[in-house]
Amino acid sequence: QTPNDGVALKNFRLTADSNGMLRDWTGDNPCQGSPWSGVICSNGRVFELKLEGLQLSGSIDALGGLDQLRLLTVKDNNLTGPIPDFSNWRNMQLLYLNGNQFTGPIPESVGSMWRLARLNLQNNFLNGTIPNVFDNLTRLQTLRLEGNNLTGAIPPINNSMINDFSVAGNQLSGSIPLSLVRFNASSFLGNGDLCGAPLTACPETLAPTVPPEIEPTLQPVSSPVTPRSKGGSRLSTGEIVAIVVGDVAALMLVTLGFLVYYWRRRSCKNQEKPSKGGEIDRGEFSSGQYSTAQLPDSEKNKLVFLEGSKHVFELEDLLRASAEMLGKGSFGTAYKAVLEDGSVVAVKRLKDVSTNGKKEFEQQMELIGKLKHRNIVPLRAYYYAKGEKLLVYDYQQNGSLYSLLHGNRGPGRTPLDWVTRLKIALGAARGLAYLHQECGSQKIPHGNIKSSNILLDKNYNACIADYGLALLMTSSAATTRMAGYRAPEHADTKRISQRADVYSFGVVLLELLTGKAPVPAYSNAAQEEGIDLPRWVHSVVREEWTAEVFDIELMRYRNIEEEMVGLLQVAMVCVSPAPEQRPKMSQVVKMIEDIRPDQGLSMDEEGFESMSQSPLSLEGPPPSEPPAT
Ligand SMILES: Nc1ncnc2c1ncn2[C@@H]1O[C@H](COP(=O)(O)OP(=O)(O)OP(=O)(O)O)[C@@H](O)[C@H]1O
Repeated sequence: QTPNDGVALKNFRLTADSNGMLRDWTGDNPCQGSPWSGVICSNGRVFELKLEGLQLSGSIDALGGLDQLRLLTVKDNNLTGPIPDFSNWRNMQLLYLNGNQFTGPIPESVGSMWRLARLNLQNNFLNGTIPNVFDNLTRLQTLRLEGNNLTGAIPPINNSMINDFSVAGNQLSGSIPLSLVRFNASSFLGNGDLCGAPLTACPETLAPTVPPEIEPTLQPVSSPVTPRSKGGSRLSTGEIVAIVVGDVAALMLVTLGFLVYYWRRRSCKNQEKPSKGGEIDRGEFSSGQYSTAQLPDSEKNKLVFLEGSKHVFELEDLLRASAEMLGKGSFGTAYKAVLEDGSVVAVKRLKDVSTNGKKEFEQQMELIGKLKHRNIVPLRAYYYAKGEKLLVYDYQQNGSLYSLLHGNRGPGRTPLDWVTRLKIALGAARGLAYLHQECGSQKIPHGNIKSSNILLDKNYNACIADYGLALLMTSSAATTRMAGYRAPEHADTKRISQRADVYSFGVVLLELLTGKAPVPAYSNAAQEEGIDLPRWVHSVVREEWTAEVFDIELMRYRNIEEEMVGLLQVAMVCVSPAPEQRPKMSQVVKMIEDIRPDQGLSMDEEGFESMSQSPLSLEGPPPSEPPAT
C-alpha cells in the first residue's frame, strides 16, 4: 500500500505551523490540484520539501514517513525535539536541518542514508558524540555540525569525497583524526579541548583522546560560530532587512523633519527680507534640498522642454510642488514631485557634471531628448544654471525592478510572477537595444545598467532610466557606481562600452532569475560590493544543481522550468568574461523572444497578460539544492 504523504504533511502542519505559513496546504493530496507551497512531487510522491525560515516550531517526527524524499530543508525555523530516526529516508540526498533548536544525539541511523551528498545540522542544540558511521556515506560531500553541544572525540572520517566540513563551536575534545587535517583550522575552532593539526599540537597526555568522564568539565573557548542564546531564535534575513530598512526609514524621517524645520526657518527669514533677483528659494520641495542656486535674472525660469514634450509647467511650478526624495544615486538625488495640477514627475538633481559649460550640456540634453521608445524613460525637460542642474522625467509609478525584487522579502510580500519577470526582461532588453542602435556608429553605451535603473510603468512595462548620463559625469562618480554589475574588463580600462552594458544586463537577468541582489539590499550601493552573482551562479550550475539557482518564489509555477533555463542561458552568455563573446543587445532581444516563440512574447500588453503560467513541477532527480548557509 502506498504510504500517504498527504497525511504525513498535514500531521506535520498541525504540529509545527502555528503561524499559518502553510495555509495553502489544502485538499488531501499534495501532488494533485493546486500546489502546496514548498512541496515538489514526482510520480505522485513528495520528492522535495523546502520549508525554510517559516517560523515552524515543534517536532518533525511526522516527516519521517516521507520515504521518497530526496531533499528536505527546514533550515532557520524554531523546530525542537530530537532528530527522528533516519532509516526511512533512504533516498535522501540533501538534508538541511540547520538553524533550529533540535536536541539530543545525532542518530546512528544517519549511516543508512547512503545517497546523502549534503548534511547540515549546524546551529542546533545537539549533544552526545558524533556517530562513527560517516564512512558508510560514500557520496557525502558536505558535513556541517558546527554550533552544537557535541562532545567526545571526532571519529575517524576517511571519506575523501567530503570537501565541506566543520565541527567548530562544539565541546569536542581529543586529537583531530589524521584524515581531517586537510581542513582549515576554522573547521575545528571553538571546541573545548581539540588539538593536533591544523590546531596546536596535543600535549602528550591528552593524545589521542580525552576519556569521556572528564568531558563535562571542558568549557568551549570562543567560537567562530555566531553565538545563540538557548531557546532563542536567530533573526531571519527578512527580519534583518526589515530592521535595516526600518532604521534607514527612521533616519530619513528624522533628516526630513530636520530639513523641513530648517527650511521653515529659512522661509520665514526670506519673507522678512525680499529675495534677491533670481535666487531659487522656494521651500515647497519639502525635502528642502533644492533651493539656493544663485541665478542671474536672464536664466530665471528657464526650464527647457524637449522635442515632443508639451510645455505644461514652469520652473516656478516645479519649485512649488510637493516633493518626496526617491533616493540618492551616483548622479545625484531623485525626487518625486507632485505639481499643483496633480501631475507627477520625477526630478533628478545632478551633481558632479563634467561638461564644458552650458552649451555642451544643452547639446547632450537635446540628443537625449530625441530618443523615444516605449522601453526608455522619456526625458521631458531640463534646467541648467551654474550651481544647479535638474532633469525632469516621466514618473514611473511602479518604481524600480530593484525594489520590486528585493524591496520586501518579508511577510506580506507580493511575489513577482514569472510572466512579469519575462516581460520585464524583454522590455528592458528592447530599450537597451534601441539605445545601442540609435546611437549607431558612435556606439554610445548606457554605462550604468542595473535593476534600480529599470523602472516599471503602471502596466509593468520596463523602461530604461539614466541613459546618456554616464558621459556627463566626472570619473569619480563613474568609478563608484556599478558595484555588482561591473564587467570584469572595466577594472582595467575604466571605460564604459556597449559590451560592458551587455554584461550588466546579464547580471540583471540573473537577478530576475535568482531573486538575489548583486548589491546588498538598501545599502549604499555605490560604495559596497555585493555578491558576485555570475560567479555564484557558475558555481551552483557547475555542481549540477541547476534548479537551485532559481528564486524560490518561482517554484510555485508549473511548466516554466524550460523557460527559466532558457533565460539562464541568455544571462550566462551575456556575462561571458571575454567581451567579444557577449552577444549584441539586438541578439539578446531575439533570444528572449524565442523563449516563448509561439505564445507571443513579442505581443503587446494584452498578449502578456494572457500568457499561461501555472505552478511549476520539477520532475525526476536530481533535486535542487537550497542556497548555501
Ligand atoms: N522616473 C522615475 N520614476 C520613478 N522612480 C524613479 C525615477 N527615476 C529614479 N527613480 C528612483 O529613484 C531612486 C534614485 O534614483 P537614482 O537614479 O538617483 O539612483 P540609482 O538608480 O539608485 O543610482 P544611479 O544614480 O547610479 O543610477 C531609485 O530607486 C530609482 O528607481
